[in-house]
Amino acid sequence: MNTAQAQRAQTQRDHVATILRSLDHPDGSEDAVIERSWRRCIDRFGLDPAAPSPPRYVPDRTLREHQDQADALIQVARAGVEQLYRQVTPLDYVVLLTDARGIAVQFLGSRDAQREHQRTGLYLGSDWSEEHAGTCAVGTCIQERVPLTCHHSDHFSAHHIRLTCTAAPIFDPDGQLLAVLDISAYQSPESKASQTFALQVVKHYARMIEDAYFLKRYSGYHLVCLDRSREFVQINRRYLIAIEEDGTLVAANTAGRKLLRHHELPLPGPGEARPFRAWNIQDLLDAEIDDILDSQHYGDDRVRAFHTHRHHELHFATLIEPQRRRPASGQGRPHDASLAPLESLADDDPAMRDTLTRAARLRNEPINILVVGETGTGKERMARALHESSRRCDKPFVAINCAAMPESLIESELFGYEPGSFTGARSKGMKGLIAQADGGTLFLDEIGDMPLQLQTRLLRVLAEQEVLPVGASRPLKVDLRVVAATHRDLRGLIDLGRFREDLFYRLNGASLRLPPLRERADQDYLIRRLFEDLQAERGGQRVRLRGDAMSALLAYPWPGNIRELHNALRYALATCEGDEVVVGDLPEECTSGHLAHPAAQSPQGSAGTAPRPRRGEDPLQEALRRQRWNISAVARELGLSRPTIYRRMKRLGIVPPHQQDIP
Ligand SMILES: Nc1ncnc2c1ncn2[C@@H]1O[C@H](COP(=O)(O)OP(=O)(O)OP(=O)(O)O)[C@@H](O)[C@H]1O
Repeated sequence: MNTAQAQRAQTQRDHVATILRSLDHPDGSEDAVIERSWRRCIDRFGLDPAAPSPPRYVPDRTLREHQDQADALIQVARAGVEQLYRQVTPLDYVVLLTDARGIAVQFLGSRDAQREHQRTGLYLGSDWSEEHAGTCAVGTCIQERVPLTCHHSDHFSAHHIRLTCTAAPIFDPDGQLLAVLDISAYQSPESKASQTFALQVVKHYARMIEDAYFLKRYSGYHLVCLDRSREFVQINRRYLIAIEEDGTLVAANTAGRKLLRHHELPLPGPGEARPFRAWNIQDLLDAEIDDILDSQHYGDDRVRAFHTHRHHELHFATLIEPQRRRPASGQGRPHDASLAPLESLADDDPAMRDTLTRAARLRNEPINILVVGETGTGKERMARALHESSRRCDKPFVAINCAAMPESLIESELFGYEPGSFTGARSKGMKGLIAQADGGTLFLDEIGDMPLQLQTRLLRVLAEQEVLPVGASRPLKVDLRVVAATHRDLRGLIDLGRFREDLFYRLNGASLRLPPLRERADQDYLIRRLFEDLQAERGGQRVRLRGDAMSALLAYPWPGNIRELHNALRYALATCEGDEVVVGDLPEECTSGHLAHPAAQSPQGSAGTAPRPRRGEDPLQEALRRQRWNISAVARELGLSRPTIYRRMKRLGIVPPHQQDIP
């Protein structure tokens, strides 16, 4: 044993002695919460502070069940947990969100220290209940229902004494413990006072998560926000009380429940059936219900002052109105159904809202449109939606990728040719793509890659609205709306002499800009929609996108934009097991940022991560083809069992060629 090990062993022996001494002869020197917990560990849980305390992980399947139960909270907590992690990561803390039983259902920590996290139990799936882990921030917080720091030798187990952990409870609107938020570090100063700030930060985030959960759950009610300060009521929203239109109390957040109790409105305790609804807001505030419901229309600051009945305290109120469902088409304001293809492209994103309003205005104007945006942002999709929502919708939409077409073919493909106009030409001649789009929309993708010579000819088509097929002597009249798209800087290409300025002005009658996916505020809408579309496409068993997968998708910066998202979801659907997509089913790069989403790598067994498919291809199908339908080889390649491969093939409707019916 070297000196460091000997020192550690001595420290552990001292720790055990301290616990036993302070329980035998309490002298008030220990924190009461910690002392109570030590006592529980010995008397109730029969734990030994000197015994090794390896982390206890629940099996993957159990972890999923716990995550499922906490799904609604995990979804709401995501932004808060990630923000907290960003704040504390420079100080080498990890963040855990556990459920009310102490099982870590979400974990954020650096990947570099993954082994250490797993060894210590600061990891997804570990059980931090006091019963198993002894006195610790999470377990003791669950028992005591208060925020606390468990610092170094506060821990019961001698093996945890280098950790500092700070946890705060998150309650549901009925006052039941819902979850515990924890930050933990391996290195910290000796003094417990060093963690005072950590405690404030964790309490703050726990409250934010709790309130976000409350606001979401009661969004269908009038929400009265109260505060003792007029200036802060709008931002602080300290006391939140959900009421019916007639003032009946429906629920309150933790602070709100305290306020109601303080004003002697006895509320149901956790698990008690006594109705909250026996009271109304007028029992708390000395006001008419109409005055309260009118608060947000009152004065410049939309705040109204009220006295409480009981203690005559001055409180300032502001109101959040119930969220109403958007009127379905046909209800509410008259809705133009022809706009549906455009409207389906986005939900509530400010940049997309502007772009779509412009697109709706332009859809029937006789001008050409330039769609700009990074690759994969949906430029072709926008062009199609413009066409489908315009009066040209029952005429052809012809899409040409100017970058993908060999230069030698572009001319004949675009303009068509007369019979026998060149060697190899079809004897009947060919109608070019431009003429095929007559009456409809011609979509020119990657217009920046069009060769200069063809730009000149295209310019003539646009100027004259007529096309001259190769070898023809007379031009054909065409009626076209051109939508062009590019991810390049066309003005830069003009400066370099690679793009004709006059063509640029012809194409750019108006421009529509598509924001990159990483900047969109409606990412969750797009993820859900794409996921639904993919499921509809493949048919078969319905699959659910779980909260942890959604969190990872929302956290990823999407360099490849919507196309990459589409491929990631397709991949996940092809490789997931059972009826849900979890974080481990996503392509590895989507989960390899600063966030550890280790569902696939928890110590109990690895779900493995398969290599990424080629763009747009179904990965399982691709692997099967590559391995010449050798199921064992595919199973090895994807790190899955053979029965799993067979199950997925069945679900995806993949039939090996030798089993297919020959017509
Ligand atoms: N609003 C949307 N809703 C659903 N799927 C979309 C949306 N926008 C794009 N997609 C999907 O994302 C993928 C890429 O879209 P699209 O081809 O329109 O992008 P692009 O900007 O034209 O790409 P590129 O620059 O490579 O030509 C396609 O699979 C498309 O179906």
